[in-house]
Amino acid sequence: MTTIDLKVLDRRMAEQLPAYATVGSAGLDLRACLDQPITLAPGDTTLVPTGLAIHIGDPGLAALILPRSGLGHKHGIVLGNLVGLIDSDYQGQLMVSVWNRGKDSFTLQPMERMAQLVIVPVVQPTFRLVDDFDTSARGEGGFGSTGKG
Ligand SMILES: O=c1ccn([C@H]2C[C@H](O)[C@@H](COP(=O)(O)OP(=O)(O)OP(=O)(O)O)O2)c(=O)[nH]1
Ligand SMILES: [Mg+2]
Repeated sequence: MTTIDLKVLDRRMAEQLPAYATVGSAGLDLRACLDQPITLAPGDTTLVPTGLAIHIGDPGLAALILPRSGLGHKHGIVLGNLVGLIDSDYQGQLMVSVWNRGKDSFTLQPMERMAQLVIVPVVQPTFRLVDDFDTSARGEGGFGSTGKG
């Protein structure tokens, strides 16, 4: 079992600690730690605190902040940085850049679940400098080199 240190920075979050919704959930929902609702006009981005900090501590792990599919698909509420990457040595508050990429205004309510956090394994390789790579099936082909459809 993996254990990660969690600090509650705003005591309102103590009653709503992140938890896996189901046994198979990969993500933990992050709530908007706000005093009042924020209305985002189409195209607006705002940085929203979560009231929480984690210290992952292990360089073999990181956390990703990802959009929630319902908010993203139905309301256009995604992330201003597309994906948030939380380094294992970061100890500050988890912040969510909320972007309204939709066509309508959206009001984010205090304590609303706005994004999700996924803990993932990370590899920090050493890089070996070479002049030529071993041959591979793909070589330098990319960007549609295998055809469309
Ligand atoms: O959505 C995010 C993305 C990042 N962070 C925090 C944790 C992360 O470890 C730190 C730095 O993030 P990143 O390296 O992506 O940002 P940067 O612009 O490169 O800043 P820095 O120079 O501090 O690394 O900011 C968040 O709280 N939310
Ligand atoms: Mg950085």
